[in-house]
Order: sequence, then structure tokens, then C-alpha cells
Amino acid sequence: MECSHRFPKTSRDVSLKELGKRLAEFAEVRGWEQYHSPRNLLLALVGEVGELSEIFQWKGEVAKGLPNWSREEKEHLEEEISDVLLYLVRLADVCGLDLGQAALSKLVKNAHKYPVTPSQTST
Ligand SMILES: Nc1ccn([C@H]2C[C@H](O)[C@@H](COP(=O)(O)OP(=O)(O)OP(=O)(O)O)O2)c(=O)n1
Repeated sequence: MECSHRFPKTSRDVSLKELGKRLAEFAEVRGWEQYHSPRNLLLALVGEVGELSEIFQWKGEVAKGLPNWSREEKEHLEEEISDVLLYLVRLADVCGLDLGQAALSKLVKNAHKYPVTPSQTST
């Protein structure tokens, strides 16, 4: 059954800008902007990466698509992976960065650094 506190799922794309805006509002209405400094957010992000890692810890290799995971395990994973994204988006925001544009630029740099060799191209 769908938990009542869960945001209704939609099929639309969710942008980093929308997440950033919602996080800014979340912090503002709670008077938490004072705590959302770059350093605090970075530490919170690292903590959430730890919580995400714990889910995979001791499991051995995990098949793509997580075919053998329970609904509860997948839901837990959704929550922790979201915490990582949310703190990352908020960190970029308070640093005054456009994370989406920065990531696109980095993809272009990656492509130059790791060019496709002729043997890798499919016919
Ligand atoms: N000062 C804070 C505290 C929380 N959050 C938001 C961002 C994260 O998405 C989530 C993190 O909440 P918790 O610190 O309660 O962490 P968990 O949800 O992982 O709970 P727990 O550590 O008990 O599993 O809440 C925030 O923006 N600013």
C-alpha cells in the first residue's frame, strides 16, 4: 500500500532547478537557512553517502535492476539515494552553482578526455 506521507509519483521529468527551489523553501520555512552552509551540507551529504553504502554493505555483488530485493529494501534505497541527491543539489545551490549546466559541461570534458576509438564504434 502507498504510504500517505509519500509524494504522489508522477511520470513527468523532475528538474534539478525544481528540487533546488523546493529545498530552499523547505529550509526557509523551518528557519534552517543558517544551518545550510556549504560545509554543513557537504558533511550531511557525506553522511548520507554512508547510509546509502550501508544498504549495499555485505550483500556481495548485486544484480542490475535489483531483482531479488524486497519492496522495503528498494524503498529504503530510494530514500537514501534521494537524500544524497537532495544534499548535493542544495550544496550546489548555496555555492551559487548551476549543477545541471556544470554537469553537462563536465560530460563534454569527459568525452574529450576519453574519445571513442574506432574499435568501440558499432556499425
Ligand atoms: N538540516 C536539515 C535536515 C534534514 N534535511 C533534509 C534533507 C534530507 O533529504 C533529509 C535528511 O533527513 P535526516 O537527517 O532525518 O536523515 P534520514 O532521513 O536519512 O534519517 P535517518 O538518518 O534517521 O535514517 O532531510 C535538510 O534539508 N536539512
